[in-house]
Amino acid sequence: MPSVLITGATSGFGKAAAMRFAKAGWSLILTGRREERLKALESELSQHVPVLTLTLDVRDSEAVSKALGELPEPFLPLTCLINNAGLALAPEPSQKVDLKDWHTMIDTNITGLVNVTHAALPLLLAQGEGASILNLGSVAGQWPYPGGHVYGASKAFVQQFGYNLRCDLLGTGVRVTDLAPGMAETEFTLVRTKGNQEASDALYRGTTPLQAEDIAEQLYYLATLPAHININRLEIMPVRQAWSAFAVDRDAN
Ligand SMILES: NC(=O)C1=CN([C@@H]2O[C@H](COP(=O)(O)OP(=O)(O)OC[C@H]3O[C@@H](n4cnc5c(N)ncnc54)[C@H](OP(=O)(O)O)[C@@H]3O)[C@@H](O)[C@H]2O)C=CC1
Ligand SMILES: O=CCS(=O)(=O)O
Repeated sequence: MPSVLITGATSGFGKAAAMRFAKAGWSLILTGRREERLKALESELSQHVPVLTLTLDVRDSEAVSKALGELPEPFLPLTCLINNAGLALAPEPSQKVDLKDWHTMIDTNITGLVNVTHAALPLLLAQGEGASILNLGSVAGQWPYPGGHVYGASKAFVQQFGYNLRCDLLGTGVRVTDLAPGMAETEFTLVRTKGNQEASDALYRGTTPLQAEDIAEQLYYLATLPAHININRLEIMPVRQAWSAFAVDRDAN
């Protein structure tokens, strides 16, 4: 039975991915900081597939390597790692940002992803052919926008780290993909605005954002491609989202 480790399974893409992979009969290793949400998922999905929940902060490298170093036999070898845990903070311009918010994004989106990848690599290498690392990047890693600052830069790291990993993993059979969504309706904006439900609702109102299930479907597709195919980067936007014109600073007249 194939197994998938999903970071950030308590919400959004991670939770939807847990549902999608469970539907296909995969064993699940689900992580996140909110234990009660993990337990709720476990009690629902363990009726169908083996589920292991790990209450983990991806920023804690020791806890990550201990937990992944002690995975029980039925979940090994690991077929797929979904590096999904992440967040954006501080939608305001750089010059107004609290430095702590930048550090939190770096510690989670970069250091956390690296912690989990390092600990999971031996488990994926034990699987070899057909194994995958699916990293949640973002359109923000490729395209700049006001207020994107460290969030976008952290997702550019995710892309380049994935490409470099591919070079090192050549010959092992382990695949690496940067899955880069655009606007998707999850708890992402609620987190970014530190709990401003109105701002979150306003962002998604009157348009048709991606849904978590859309991304879960792509994750499942990537994880089940024939073993000789590696999609390096998959960027997905809602049809109702596109780029904007360059901004120009003009003299007042
Ligand atoms: N929604 C969007 O528009 C887009 C999102 N993304 C990316 O997709 C990923 C998932 O986001 P999305 O589902 O939208 O957002 P959600 O806020 O709905 O989910 C984020 C998940 O990350 C987990 N998480 C956050 N910080 C940590 C941490 N320190 N340790 C462990 N888990 C953590 C949360 O779990 P818990 O709080 O329980 O720890 C939660 O399960 C992120 O990497 C995000 O950057 C990319 C492009 C678009
Ligand atoms: O990664 C999230 C999508 S966006 O807010 O940067 O467009």
